[in-house]
Amino acid sequence: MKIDLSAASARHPAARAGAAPAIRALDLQVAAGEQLAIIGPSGAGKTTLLQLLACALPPGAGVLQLDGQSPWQLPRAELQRLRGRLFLAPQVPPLPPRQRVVTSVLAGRLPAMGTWQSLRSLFYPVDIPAAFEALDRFDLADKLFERVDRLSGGERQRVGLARALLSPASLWLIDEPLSALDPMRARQAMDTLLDAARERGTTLVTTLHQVDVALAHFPRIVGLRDGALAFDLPAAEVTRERLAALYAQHEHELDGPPPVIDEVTPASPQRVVMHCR
Ligand SMILES: Nc1ncnc2c1ncn2[C@@H]1O[C@H](COP(=O)(O)OP(=O)(O)OP(=O)(O)O)[C@@H](O)[C@H]1O
Repeated sequence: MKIDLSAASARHPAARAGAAPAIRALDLQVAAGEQLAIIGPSGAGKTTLLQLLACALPPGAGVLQLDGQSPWQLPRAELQRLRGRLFLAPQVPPLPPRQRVVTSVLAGRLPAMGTWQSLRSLFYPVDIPAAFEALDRFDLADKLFERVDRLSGGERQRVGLARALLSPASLWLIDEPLSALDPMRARQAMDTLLDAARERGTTLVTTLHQVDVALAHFPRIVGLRDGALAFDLPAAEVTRERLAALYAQHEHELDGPPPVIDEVTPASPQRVVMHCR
């Protein structure tokens, strides 16, 4: 899917009256099948930008076009159809705790199903081999019939990503997919997402705190600061100086947050590390 954002501004729905928009006069053009990472300090507007692209939030000003259509001018039914072609993976996937992993993963297909088929699939998983294959790509095939609330945070995050592989979407919007993964799993998960998007010709827009992962995996990097575009460059042209300017006064975020330990219930008390951002 092609994205065309011109002079777009957006405000978080819960922002107080008079607060500055989270996205300000942003221009962004993305070709169908392109892969790009959005980086920037905390509060830069990365999540808000994804919500804008996912048609979860209308632009307060400016224009958003997806495949040449202005979503917010479409009749309701057509807007819903368009939303079915978008897959937004939030940082913490909304997985019902008592659900089986297989059902959670197959929920990625819901936009392509009718009402009756969707309801049925909640009780009788319809394509178990497809769920197995998607989970296997994230090294989670052994969790196929596990309950979601028995997974670790990192496993849940990977189940949320496996959903994308089942979705009929032509635009994947993935918010901070690596926050609960250790560095090895993070690299694996990123490779899997990028390969799967490439195989399908799906456009992939990902926000990332791990600048090193973004630079190593993505051909194009968008730097966002205070809701505005700081740069939009090929990864090879993102210099130390540009990163230093992007993260000025937020230097501690440049190394990315330390990984959360990817364990289920620990057998003994673990050291708790708190990060303030
Ligand atoms: N729940 C909220 N209520 C009110 N305003 C919010 C809320 N969430 C975000 N905002 C506003 O939107 C701005 C951008 O937030 P956003 O979550 O898009 O940034 P971000 O770059 O994704 O941050 P992070 O890296 O910390 O997730 C914030 O600085 C804040 O002003």
